[in-house]
Amino acid sequence: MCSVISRVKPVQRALASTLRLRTNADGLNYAAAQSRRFCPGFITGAQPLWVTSRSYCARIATTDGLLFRQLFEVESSTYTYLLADADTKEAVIIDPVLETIDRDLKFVSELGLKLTVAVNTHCHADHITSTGLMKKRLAGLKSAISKFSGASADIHLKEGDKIPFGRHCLIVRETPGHTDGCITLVTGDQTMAFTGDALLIRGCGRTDFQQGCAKRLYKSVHEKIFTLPDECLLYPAHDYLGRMASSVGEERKFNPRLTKTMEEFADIMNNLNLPNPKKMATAVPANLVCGLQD
Ligand SMILES: N[C@@H](CCC(=O)N[C@@H](CSS)C(=O)NCC(=O)O)C(=O)O
Repeated sequence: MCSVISRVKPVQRALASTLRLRTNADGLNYAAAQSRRFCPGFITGAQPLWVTSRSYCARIATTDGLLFRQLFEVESSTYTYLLADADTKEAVIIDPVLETIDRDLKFVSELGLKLTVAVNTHCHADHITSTGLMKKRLAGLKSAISKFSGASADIHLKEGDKIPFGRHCLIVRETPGHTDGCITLVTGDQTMAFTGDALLIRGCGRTDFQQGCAKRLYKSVHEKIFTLPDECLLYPAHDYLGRMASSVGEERKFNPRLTKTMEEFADIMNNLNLPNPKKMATAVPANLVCGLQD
């Protein structure tokens, strides 16, 4: 389905024949999954969340051959995303957080995944990435970040690059404005996009530090995200109100900042007056070298 970028090594495909999953329900009983959709996303307690009508979560469960997990880190309200080819088990993790490295690696191990790439959507200011430490704990794992981030990594990404995992891939769209090196990762079929801090649900990343520029962000969102199909589901790096996903059509219509003119948007962004993230002084230097190393 997607071509392979030369900088990522081909992954062992021998697992494919022995480790096949029922793709429609990620291992759940198929009939049950059809009648009562299981939401594999953010779970606040021990009980899984069941949804009765077709929703964002239901859409996830019906994506052909794609295993998807939306994970949450409570202190920084960060979403980490795990995507894998249900047949080959090749997997990619987006924006993993240091505090939740054990949880994330347990998922990888329990689901029998072969994690090949850990990608950060940008150099985060509010938490330390677990990418560096994850590389030490998983042989063959490669880190990836935008070439414009200023951060070290095995793979430096640019517009149009593809991160393959089995029959699936993520395609890089550069969406600077919150930082210089912000990227949005879009699935090959354009049904899902991981927007980092460029576009949040009914909001967007702040533009008052780390090379932030409101007009640049406005242009990025309008040209690189709002040009995706209306049905494309959007998954941000954060949400502070418990929301999990949105869609392009929804944000084009209801985002209170991005529906304004560029001048109005810049005025809003330049007057947010938010306090700096609590961990900023330690997070940024650490993330420039792929997070903590030991
Ligand atoms: N309170 C948090 C930081 C909250 C914050 O500033 N979030 C950023 C994304 S992480 S750099 C942001 O862009 N927010 C935009 C908004 O409108 O809220 C902490 O102390 O860590």
